[in-house]
Amino acid sequence: MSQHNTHALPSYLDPGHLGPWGIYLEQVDRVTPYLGRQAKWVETLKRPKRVLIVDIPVELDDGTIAHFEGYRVQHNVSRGPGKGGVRYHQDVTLSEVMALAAWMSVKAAAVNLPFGGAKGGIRIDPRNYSRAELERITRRYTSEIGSIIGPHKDIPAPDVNTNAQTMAWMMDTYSMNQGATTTGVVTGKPIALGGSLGRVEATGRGVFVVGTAAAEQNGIPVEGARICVQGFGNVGGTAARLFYEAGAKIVAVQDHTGTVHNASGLDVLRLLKHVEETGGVAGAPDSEPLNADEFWGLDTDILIPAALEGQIHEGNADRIRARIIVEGANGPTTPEADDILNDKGIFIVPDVLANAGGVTVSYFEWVQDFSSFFWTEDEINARLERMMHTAYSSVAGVAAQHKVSLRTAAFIAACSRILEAREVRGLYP
Ligand SMILES: NC(=O)C1=CN([C@@H]2O[C@H](COP(=O)(O)OP(=O)(O)OC[C@H]3O[C@@H](n4cnc5c(N)ncnc54)[C@H](OP(=O)(O)O)[C@@H]3O)[C@@H](O)[C@H]2O)C=CC1
Ligand SMILES: O=C(O)CCC(=O)C(=O)O
Repeated sequence: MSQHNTHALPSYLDPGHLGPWGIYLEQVDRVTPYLGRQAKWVETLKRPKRVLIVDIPVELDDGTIAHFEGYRVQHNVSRGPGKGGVRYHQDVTLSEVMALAAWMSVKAAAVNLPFGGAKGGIRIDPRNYSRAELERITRRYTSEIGSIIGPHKDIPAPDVNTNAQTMAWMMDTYSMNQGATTTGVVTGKPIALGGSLGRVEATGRGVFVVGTAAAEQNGIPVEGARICVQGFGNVGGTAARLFYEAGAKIVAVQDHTGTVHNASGLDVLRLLKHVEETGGVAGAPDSEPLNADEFWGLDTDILIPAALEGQIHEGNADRIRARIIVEGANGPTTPEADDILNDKGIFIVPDVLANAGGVTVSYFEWVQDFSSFFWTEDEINARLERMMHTAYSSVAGVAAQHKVSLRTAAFIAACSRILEAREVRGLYP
């Protein structure tokens, strides 16, 4: 390693500052020995390209002024513009947004989309604010990050607690500031604004497609398979419904309001309605409540974490009895837990592959916006399925070649693509 790389890291890049960014750095370290001569560029992956922290001052409905902290991080743009969602959550930190941006770089490259990785967030509990307040916060945030986003620079999308309406406000604000309607600046928009059919369900559908492929590879018929799902929002709710419709039994679901269980299988359509009406899974029809920790010890065929990072850790990994884990969430498994699960022989489909369906249909949306020519939902779902199958087979091929887990294989494939692009682009303007 060159002596220049031994300079002290900026504090926010220090692996000693644990948190999601530390987890990502450890994942990169684990894959570096497999990168061959491209390992010389690996430091590129350990530093985000651009980090923007913004203050968002907003007048609340009662006339007081509140300030929120917002972020937009572009981790890597070697293969194309930055791409990644915007999260509204009270626990959002810079470390988290940096890790989420980096996982976007890896994800886009693992599926071979022409994007780099980016992510954004606002440290806010959106449940405490009115729709009008959220609109003002979103518009101010968009203006503040407006100089670094754009259809050829960085394209936001929905993530936790953001949705098509959030994207509509972002698109409108960006367009007003540009003086031209610019639909391609965000994806996950409403259909009336150039959104793509199939985007809302795309991440959950991708989880279902690769989860089904993993089940087949492990000799588990989806029909009758027992499935536990943590997080019952966009990703977890859709994945649960698709597995349910394919004949699987969703035996337990957990969100913030509680954990519900039925060994014969929950009625997922009624559960979705219950969540819509009550705001959470607690008290779902035909279910018994479990305490939150019991969820992790349930005997199940497939476990789908679809909430937040770090949910599977040293403290609960040993109790997990699933045969397959399909990571709908970003970063749900810590590296320590990953080792425990691998030692137990549990087959893991990693986040950067399992939840890539969302960004894949975002790519379709971006392409449709540029050509102003829109595809049918069947075409979109068929293309999504094809791309997810291709990515799954190619990562499984790398795993077999190197005798490594799917996570390591996905990182090998993705980091090699990113660093090859970095190398051939050269360094100087
Ligand atoms: N939306 C997308 O297209 C994509 C999302 N992802 C990832 O998928 C995950 C879920 O995102 P998404 O479904 O969009 O988000 P949503 O906001 O739609 O849903 C999040 C779900 O997780 C639950 N949850 C949050 N924290 C906890 C917790 N500590 N314990 C149990 N449940 C919890 C929420 O429950 P409650 O409402 O009770 O808080 C809610 O059911 C995130 O990691 C996200 O980054 C990845 C790729 C694309
Ligand atoms: O659709 C996108 O562009 C990004 C979705 C996202 O944030 C993710 O995959 O984690």
